[in-house]
Amino acid sequence: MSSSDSPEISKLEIIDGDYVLEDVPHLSDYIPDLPTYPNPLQDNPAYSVVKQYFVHVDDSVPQKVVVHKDGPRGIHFRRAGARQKVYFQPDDVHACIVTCGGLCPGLNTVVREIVCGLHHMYGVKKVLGIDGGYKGFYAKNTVYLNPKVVNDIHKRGGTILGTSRGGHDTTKIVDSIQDRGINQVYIIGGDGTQRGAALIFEEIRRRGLKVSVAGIPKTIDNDIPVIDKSFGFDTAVEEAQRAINAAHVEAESSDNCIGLVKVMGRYSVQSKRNLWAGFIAMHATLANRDVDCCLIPESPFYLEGSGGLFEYIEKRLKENGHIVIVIAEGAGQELLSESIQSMTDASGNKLLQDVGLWLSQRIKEYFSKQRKMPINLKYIDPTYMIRAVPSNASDNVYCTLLAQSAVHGTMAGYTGFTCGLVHGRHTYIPFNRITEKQNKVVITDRMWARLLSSTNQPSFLSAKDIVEDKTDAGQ
Ligand SMILES: Nc1ncnc2c1ncn2[C@@H]1O[C@H](COP(=O)(O)OP(=O)(O)O)[C@@H](O)[C@H]1O
Ligand SMILES: O=P(O)(O)OC[C@H]1O[C@](O)(COP(=O)(O)O)[C@@H](O)[C@@H]1O
Ligand SMILES: [Mg+2]
Repeated sequence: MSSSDSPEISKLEIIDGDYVLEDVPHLSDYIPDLPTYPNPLQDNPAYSVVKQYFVHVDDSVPQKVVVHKDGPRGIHFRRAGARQKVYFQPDDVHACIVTCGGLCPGLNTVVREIVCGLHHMYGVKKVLGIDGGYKGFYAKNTVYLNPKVVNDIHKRGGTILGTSRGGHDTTKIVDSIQDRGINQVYIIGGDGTQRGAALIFEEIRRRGLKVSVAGIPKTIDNDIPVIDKSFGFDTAVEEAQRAINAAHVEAESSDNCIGLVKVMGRYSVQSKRNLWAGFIAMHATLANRDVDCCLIPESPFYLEGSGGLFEYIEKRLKENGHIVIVIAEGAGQELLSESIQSMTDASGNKLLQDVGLWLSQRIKEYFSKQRKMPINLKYIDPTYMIRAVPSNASDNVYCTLLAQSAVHGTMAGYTGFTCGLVHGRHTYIPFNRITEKQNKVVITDRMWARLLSSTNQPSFLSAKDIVEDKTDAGQ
């Protein structure tokens, strides 16, 4: 067990001396003699024809699929899905859903599918929407949700429930859950939100309440570890193409033109070391092929001198007449002035300076003053446009399966878990696994090498950086 946040949340169980099941908590762990009921899905015409619809209680999914010969089989997570026995009767369920943190394509789809999953699969009628994030539990209104209310919300960006940063007060939130008689809590949000969810679960367990807490991980930055990728990420990468294409059209159409696009991707201030997430920039670049240079927080770069960015820009302008650069918002922050770096948002996330504007200015100054070379620079900042769109088809399917996993998990009495896709299989993962680390691009991995070979950009790395990053990746 490696979490410092909530060390008691996950249970490690050695199976046959062979692999380790990192299990999630269950209501029956702290409430004895809970009654169980047959899963109502067995009488549902849509599911009763499906052989083996119910997941065997012992099924698990390995965290690593590539293993060395004779190496350990490592950690497994509990497989998500409907169980034969449930711990709630439909009429007794009073569920609530909250969305927290920044926007991400697919939030509405997850909300819709939790409501419809509870209603259509389990016959649950009472589902409450919490308005405006965590603080909505104690400071805002609530709204009852049913399949009619949520019918077409997946076609809209944002979240119909509203969202916020800050405002997590565990006692007030759990008081509100208890006072309202809520017994299933669905919490959709990123790393900060899942930390908050872990605290809510701990307090619920301390009070001995029969309340299941399920997290659905949301992060447009794809910075949540363990899971294959987060919902909305595909949509964000796709939407970024429109900005990159526009930058390319502009760059191609004028002499010595630089198209610069900034996309989201920042680091977490919560982690002990500052880790970074340049996934959108990396995938958008790999998908596009018109990008000549991709700058991400994980790979430090420098501007002047041999092997620097300015030299590369000049080379591309001379060879090609134009260059397209994609930069993640968290990149190069160490090069910017320190003035704003100590400021944080309401959730404690570090506020970043606009690296796109800064880089634009530095490039213009360099070419006009030092090189006396006329250039054109078109800067496009599509960040909020990428975040505010509705999810695409594949994200909609992903959101649906995540929501259904969460519903099956809570009905089966699991609690204190996050749903996540691990090697294409849906799983239940203990909160601390999701919050203890941040996912980042590992620049000594094959994916970054693929990017470098597709853009032909300099790596900006010294031998020392490579050794340091290898150490990082192994931890
Ligand atoms: N360490 C923490 N403990 C408890 N709540 C937290 C923690 N970090 C963030 N939160 C709460 O989670 C919510 C969302 O966090 P934020 O960092 O803004 O977004 P995200 O969940 O997308 O990372 C906020 O209401 C914030 O107060
Ligand atoms: O301006 P806001 O709303 O604070 O959002 C900006 C941040 O939100 C994000 O899109 C997502 O962050 P979270 O996943 O922590 O909510 C970051 O990429 C970005 O830095
Ligand atoms: Mg976050």
